[in-house]
Amino acid sequence: MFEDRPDRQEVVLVGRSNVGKSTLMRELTGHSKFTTGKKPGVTRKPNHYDWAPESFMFTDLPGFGFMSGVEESRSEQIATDIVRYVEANADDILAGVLVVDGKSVVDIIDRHSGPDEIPHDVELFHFLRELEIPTVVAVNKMDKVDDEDERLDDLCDRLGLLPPWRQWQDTIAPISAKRGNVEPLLSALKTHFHDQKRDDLLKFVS
Ligand SMILES: Nc1nc2c(ncn2[C@@H]2O[C@H](COP(=O)(O)OP(=O)(O)OP(=O)(O)O)[C@@H](O)[C@H]2O)c(=O)[nH]1
Ligand SMILES: [Mg+2]
Repeated sequence: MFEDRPDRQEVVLVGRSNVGKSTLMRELTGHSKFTTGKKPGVTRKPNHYDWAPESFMFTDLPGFGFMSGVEESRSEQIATDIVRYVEANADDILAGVLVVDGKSVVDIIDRHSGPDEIPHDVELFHFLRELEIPTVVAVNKMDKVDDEDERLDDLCDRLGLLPPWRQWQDTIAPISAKRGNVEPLLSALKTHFHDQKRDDLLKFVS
């Protein structure tokens, strides 16, 4: 699944199916070639969008979790593949963007939390941080959320970040990719590029 990866530094988008990764990819690259859709499981292979001279790319990885027409074992396999991809390329990953659906993420996390179960979103968040990959949670579809502060504080709590969310602006970025409102994410990525002395890449997140 991951054999065609160009040798570049990258920002990767990871997250459940249907949270809006490909829509966000369009917004970040300014290109509409990324297929999006109402049903989960649209993206089945990594999409790399690269700028060869700068040796930089954005990568949209397939979503994990429920997908229409896909068996659960296959979906679990995708989650495993994503973990492998991130592990294998950690040195080249400038930032990891965990995309979640602001309207449903806390409920999904709570539904999958138990003595023997860690929800994929929480697991991936900690996994990226353990690999010391600067991580931003892009809380998408905020256009559908009324109680923004409450939702984002709850999400922080579930991720082990002490609320209020506003003290985590380099980590928690409420956005609406479909509406073209992604400024909090760009601003967080700018901070992470700058911290890694990669001001040369700021133009990709401006
Ligand atoms: N309301 C709202 N809908 C959105 C937003 N961003 C994306 N969507 C919709 O969510 C659906 C899924 O979007 P995709 O970008 O295909 O999601 P994905 O994460 O790439 O999904 P997979 O490829 O299946 O993993 C589409 O119907 C989008 O139009 C948003 O900010 N607000
Ligand atoms: Mg997609």
